[in-house]
Amino acid sequence: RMRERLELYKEKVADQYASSPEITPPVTEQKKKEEEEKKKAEGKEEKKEEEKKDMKTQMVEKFWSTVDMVLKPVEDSMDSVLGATIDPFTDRRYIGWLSLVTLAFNYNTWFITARLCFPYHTEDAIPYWFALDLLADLIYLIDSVLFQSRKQFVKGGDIIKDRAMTKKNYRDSERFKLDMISLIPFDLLYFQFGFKSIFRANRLLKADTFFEFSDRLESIMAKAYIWRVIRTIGYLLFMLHINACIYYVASDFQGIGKTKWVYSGLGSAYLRCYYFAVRSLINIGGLNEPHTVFEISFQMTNFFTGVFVFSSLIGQMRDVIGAATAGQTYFRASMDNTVAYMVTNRIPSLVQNRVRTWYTYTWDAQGMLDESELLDKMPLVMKTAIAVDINLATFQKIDLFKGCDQQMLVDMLLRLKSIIYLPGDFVVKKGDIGKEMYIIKSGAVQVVGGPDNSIVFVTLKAGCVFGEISLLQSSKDGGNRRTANVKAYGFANLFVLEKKDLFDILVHYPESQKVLARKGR
Ligand SMILES: Nc1nc2c(ncn2[C@@H]2O[C@@H]3COP(=O)(O)O[C@H]3[C@H]2O)c(=O)[nH]1
Repeated sequence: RMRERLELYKEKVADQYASSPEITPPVTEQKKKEEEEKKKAEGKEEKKEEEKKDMKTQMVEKFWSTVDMVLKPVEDSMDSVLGATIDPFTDRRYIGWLSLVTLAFNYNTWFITARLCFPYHTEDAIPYWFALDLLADLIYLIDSVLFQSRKQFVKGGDIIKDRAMTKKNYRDSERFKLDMISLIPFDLLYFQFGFKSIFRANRLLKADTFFEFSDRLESIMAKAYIWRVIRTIGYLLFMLHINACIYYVASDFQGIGKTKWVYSGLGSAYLRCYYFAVRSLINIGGLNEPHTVFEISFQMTNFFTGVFVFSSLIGQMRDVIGAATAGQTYFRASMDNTVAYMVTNRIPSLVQNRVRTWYTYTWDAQGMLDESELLDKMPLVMKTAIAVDINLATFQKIDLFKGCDQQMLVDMLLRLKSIIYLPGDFVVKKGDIGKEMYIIKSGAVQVVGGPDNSIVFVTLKAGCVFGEISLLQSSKDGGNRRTANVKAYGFANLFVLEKKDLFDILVHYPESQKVLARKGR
């Protein structure tokens, strides 16, 4: 009885604690056991799940190691040709390969759709289709196994060149999934359902490679707009192709040759349908009138597609060509504005002609009016690389700079501005205050004197410096004045270095400053 009472008491106490959760009940032995058992059971479940996961990852790892083992001889054999990994940004062989994959992809996009809609799977043609399909598939497979898996990538700013890592990166990517799906041989269903191109529709998932090819080609081409125009024309032709396919299907649905609007069944089916698509999408008109509801709806959809989609593609083409000729348009606008300004202000025609000649010559010589505008957007290191590449060799040969610090020369290169003088122009006039010095890039100048500047003291050619005397002399006693007249002989393309820039640089190179001052004296 005592035991029964004790049990009752325990239950009561337990209930009380349950109604007030802030107080934790004393844990009874039994409860402890229950909880331990519960934990054990949970632990077992977790362990089971972990084991399952482990099994899964182990299986995946095993699968990939088997695949790697099989592929290793093939991969290694290509090491000598392709290298352990490929730099996709600069390696031209990779871009060449992408062009082949793009060809295979285009074969699939154009012919899967054409074969789906037109009756092209004739007894005679099937072996050829089969051979071409196999070839395209082989290109897809080689791309995944040998090229994509050894493509270097950037992670947190580092270029990863380790083959195991590049392979893993590819296998973890979305592109890999799409590539693998695109390779599934649904074609085997031919045996069951006959030769139908729809089973190859998954090959179209390789579109990423086409876009990658397009981007990479653009980045290496000197005139990228040519490729952009070709690509946009390709899109237009493909839209027409799809439309031709749909028109044939629509004609087949209505009954070929049944009405005036549908394809008549005469001549080459593809050519006739393509012709219909061109007339209909570009809204040229002159087509046979549609009569049935189906025909009218089809024709109207075509007109609308033509107006909205097709015209936007044509607009895109205009943008591409516009961007390609933007420089020329800017040059023309600048010249026209200047001429208009001169006409308004009644500037003598002699000066007007000289300005026109300057514009035309500058454009012809350097393809832009102000080169420095172009370099302004680049980081300093690139500007330096370009400036050094173009002019350092010329600079090192200049007598005035011999014995000067190399880094000082590089600093000077970065401050140079290019300017063109016309034949007979005075670059420097005797007695003027010298504010800049010049280095001849191309053409020649003459140091002249005498009452009518008819005496030529010296002709200076490309690579010579002038205008330095007044710059390097102190202003005491008018030492900063030009000591002679300098005139352009023919068209002279000069680099200008301003006095302020020169002295800003020389502050950091006292030794070079001494050398130059001595030479100036
Ligand atoms: N005075 C003078 N200047 C010359 C001669 N040959 C080249 N020059 C250059 O003509 C420039 C005229 O301007 P500066 O005096 O600044 O610097 C002068 C020299 O760089 C020459 O024989 N006499």
